[in-house]
Amino acid sequence: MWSVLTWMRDLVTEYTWFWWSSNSSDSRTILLVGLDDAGKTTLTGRLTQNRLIQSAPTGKPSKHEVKIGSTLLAVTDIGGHAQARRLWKEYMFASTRLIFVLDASNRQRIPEARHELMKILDDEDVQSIPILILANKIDNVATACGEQELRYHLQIENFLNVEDPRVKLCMCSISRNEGFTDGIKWLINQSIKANE
Ligand SMILES: Nc1nc2c(ncn2[C@@H]2O[C@H](COP(=O)(O)OP(=O)(O)OP(=O)(O)O)[C@@H](O)[C@H]2O)c(=O)[nH]1
Ligand SMILES: [Mg+2]
Repeated sequence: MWSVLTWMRDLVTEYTWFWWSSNSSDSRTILLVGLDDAGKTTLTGRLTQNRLIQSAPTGKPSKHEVKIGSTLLAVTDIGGHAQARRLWKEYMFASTRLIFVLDASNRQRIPEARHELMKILDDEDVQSIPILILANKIDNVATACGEQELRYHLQIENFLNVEDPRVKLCMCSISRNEGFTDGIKWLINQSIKANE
């Protein structure tokens, strides 16, 4: 009985969110992607509760309503481990904006992060979606890449150095609540070619 009720509740929540995100002209549907351990759920905690949360690696994607100023956002936090990455594309279709979070202090994993980022940037199905890249954990000063170094490693100059870019890079520390606010404002203010 309990599992049936849980199933019904999940179904109603899912349907309501999907209806709301696809019908409201004011909706901004943001999907958080990036490798595991990058800081996506930490960002979700900042946006939803304005505090630092600690959580286990994300299993099931979770959706949250966030209000920034007068703008209502639907933010989806999704897992970054290899299996969960298979879901990204499916969720991208229901999103009008993306935040790609990466750990700028984990140099060994930057090629892996670049590989996933490039798959998204080169994906023809999401060509009109603005993407905010949050290079997180710059508070790990001993190992964190600087902005120029990161731009070089990610090889994203072609996306940044254009008139009216759809990609923006911000160096930040989500745990210290620094460096990402301007990027989020930029993302919210991007007009979308489709859906809006
Ligand atoms: N030093 C530092 N650590 C951070 C920062 N942001 C997040 N972390 C830590 O990084 C770890 C992973 O953060 P999560 O937010 O769970 O990472 P995630 O991207 O959601 O990971 P998955 O759910 O596995 O995909 C946690 O221990 C966080 O406290 C930051 O700005 N600086
Ligand atoms: Mg997570």
